Amino acid sequence: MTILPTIFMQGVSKRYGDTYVVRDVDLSVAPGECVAIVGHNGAGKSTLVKMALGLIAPTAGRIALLGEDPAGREAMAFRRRIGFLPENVAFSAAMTGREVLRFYARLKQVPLGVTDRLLERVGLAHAARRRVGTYSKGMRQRLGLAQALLGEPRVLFLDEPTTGLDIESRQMFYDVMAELRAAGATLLLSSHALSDIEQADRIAIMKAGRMVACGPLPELRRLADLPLRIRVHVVDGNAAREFTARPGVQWLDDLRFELTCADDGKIEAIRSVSLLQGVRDIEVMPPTLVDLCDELTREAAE
Ligand SMILES: Nc1ncnc2c1ncn2[C@@H]1O[C@H](COP(=O)(O)OP(=O)(O)OP(=O)(O)O)[C@@H](O)[C@H]1O
Repeated sequence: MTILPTIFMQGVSKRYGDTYVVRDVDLSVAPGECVAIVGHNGAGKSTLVKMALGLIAPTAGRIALLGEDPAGREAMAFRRRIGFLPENVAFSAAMTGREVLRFYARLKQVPLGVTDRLLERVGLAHAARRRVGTYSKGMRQRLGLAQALLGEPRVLFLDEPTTGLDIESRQMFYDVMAELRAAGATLLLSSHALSDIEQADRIAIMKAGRMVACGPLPELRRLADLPLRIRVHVVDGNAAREFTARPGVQWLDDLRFELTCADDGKIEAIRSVSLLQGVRDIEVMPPTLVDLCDELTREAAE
């Protein structure tokens, strides 16, 4: 049996005037899958998400969401199966959290009875009767998530979901995301945060409107084949002078130096520095997400 993708995009482009902001993107996301879209500011991430939601129409290409044209469907039953958490979620400051959620539940034609359970799920039950104007950034974001969860959506779009959140709030987001996926919901998130991206099955890297790579993080790391850095802390800089005179080794300050090596040379490099006198600590630092994006976009441009 073929499983229909929840999100299907083929040759999707968006042009404003003469400028393409999304160009020829193909993307297919299966039920229960989570894909993170990453890329620099202005890469076209939000535009892609808005087209998938049917909020703006593509200039070219084909989009199907839950098997239907998202722009062509006005039916509430279709909209109820979609959840969206925008980047800068804004609610009326004068309303309580409970009132806000009930307001959105009415708009989405979802039974009001579910709202208290959702407030509990996002850890806001204690503040349900407080005005949103008194909420912290994290609390407003939690309320945004509760709003996106109304109607038990089959597909969720999360734009920068955890920006500005503390560790506990982030973890709550990740727990909810894991539950949704276990229940077969599809997640598409746009993010700059590594911890968000690590939740995803695949990462789609965008650059100037094009999707330059898409795959699981370990696969992208292999593809980019970037060196990793080994940072060595010593108690006495002089003891390591001879070793650090070799090419590719760089002192950061009097008591720390760094060397780079290929992933398969890691063990050997660690072994050689651990034999030096006065080594206090060794840190192995894989390429950052920014390094990875830069390298893959550079390779795609060549
Ligand atoms: N209505 C519009 N008219 C003209 N240009 C637009 C319009 N909407 C977006 N753009 C341009 O399209 C490009 C992509 O914007 P988009 O918001 O999709 O980027 P993004 O990757 O989501 O960026 P960020 O990380 O900053 O949110 C930008 O250069 C933006 O200025």
